[in-house]
Amino acid sequence: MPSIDFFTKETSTSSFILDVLSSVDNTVDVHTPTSDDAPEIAEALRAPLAPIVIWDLDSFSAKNAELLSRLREFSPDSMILAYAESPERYTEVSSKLYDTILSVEALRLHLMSKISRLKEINNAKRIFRERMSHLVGKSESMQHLRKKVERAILHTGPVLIQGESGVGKDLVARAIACVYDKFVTVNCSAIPESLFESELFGHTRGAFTGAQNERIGLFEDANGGAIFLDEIGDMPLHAQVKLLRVIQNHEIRPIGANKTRHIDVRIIAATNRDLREEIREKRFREDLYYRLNVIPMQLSPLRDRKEDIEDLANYFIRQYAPAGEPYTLSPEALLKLQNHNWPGNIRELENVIQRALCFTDPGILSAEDLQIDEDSNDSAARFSSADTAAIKAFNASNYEEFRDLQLDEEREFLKATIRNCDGSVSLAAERLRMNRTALYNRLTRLGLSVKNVQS
Ligand SMILES: Nc1ncnc2c1ncn2[C@@H]1O[C@H](COP(=O)(O)OP(=O)(O)OP(=O)(O)O)[C@@H](O)[C@H]1O
Repeated sequence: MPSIDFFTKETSTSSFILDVLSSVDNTVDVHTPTSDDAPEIAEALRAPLAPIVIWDLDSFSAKNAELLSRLREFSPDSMILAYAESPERYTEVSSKLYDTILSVEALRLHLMSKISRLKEINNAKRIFRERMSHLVGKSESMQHLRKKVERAILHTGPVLIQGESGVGKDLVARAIACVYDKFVTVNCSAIPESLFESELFGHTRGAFTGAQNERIGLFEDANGGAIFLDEIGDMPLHAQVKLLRVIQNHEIRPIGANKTRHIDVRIIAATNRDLREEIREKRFREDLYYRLNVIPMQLSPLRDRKEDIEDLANYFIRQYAPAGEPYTLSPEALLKLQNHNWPGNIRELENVIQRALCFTDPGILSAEDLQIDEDSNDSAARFSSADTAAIKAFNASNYEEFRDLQLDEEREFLKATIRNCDGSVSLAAERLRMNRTALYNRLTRLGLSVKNVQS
């Protein structure tokens, strides 16, 4: 791979490039080092999110030639343009680095063809930054995770997010999917086994008894966007086989259809199960695991990154304290939070803070104001196995009833949220941290008309 993509010596190049790209805020990093100090230049080189990096090579001194030859290494995914107006520098650089020397006109054509794509990326970056601002935590593992998420949005391969319940898998999936307008969530543990195929891939009219109309599956709903397969470890084996085929061939076949349909969907899967264990127990297909695990993300439990607790707690205080009612944590309260093991992870911390704000007057929160279930370590372990067994038994006997109850609850919750936002679906989507289109899709799927919900 060449060190730089384009190189020019036209004197008007720098101002011209800026002119052409002026409509594309923040997509371009223009680097003009103010000194020829190697560490400063190396620092400036780290621009992982800029799709176009423009380098003024006149500012490089001969002693930085080594750094110059490593431009590509610092910005592997960017298009690197460089210019050097001084004849000596031009000769020196062109003999070593360039791949293509372009005239200004050729450069203009090339850049113009990229502009609309850049606008899309720019918009995605804005949403991405907004979503990343909700991903709180300075611990090493969070910093590492943020970098991985940034890298993952530049690619299209499947992502597999693993981690305990409540660690933020859903939040991470949404951040990765910020480049897409569509984000369809599938909770694999909530779909009855017999309905899996038609939910995911759809069916034709009359495909089976009761199929009175054609139904578009969730994969087709997500076409051109991203699909989030949450709790993928709960997907039945026969659906796993179908999913594998979709990933391999990029096509689906609705039940009853005699033709396949091409789909282009970014797959993001998540689970709190240990998939290797599931593979050993023959509940999860190994081939599917490898297909999904192209970009792996492991989220650490909160007990392993206790240094994030203070920031997270303050973040939830800011989020949930009513306007004009300031709260802060006392040192004892913080210590109490740090001494707990958080089996329910960030969701448990979020609940503790919400509860405290609800039952305490504004001011300094003491340790007593924080009601933490100190037995939750044990009870969580007991709960998870007992709960799984109970759900399994329930699934077998009366799943439909259980699912109807769940859907009713969701309908009421969404209606109330939209009403609390004065009927604005956009605002409700923002509060729910959902994409607006996804919220519309969800309302339609639940049989709710937006007008009825708003009134
Ligand atoms: N790093 C974080 N910063 C701020 N909030 C977070 C962070 N991680 C998680 N949360 C919040 O914690 C709650 C639980 O997170 P989320 O639903 O993403 O977890 P999960 O791993 O998908 O859980 P489950 O496996 O139970 O579905 C959410 O309200 C989420 O917004």
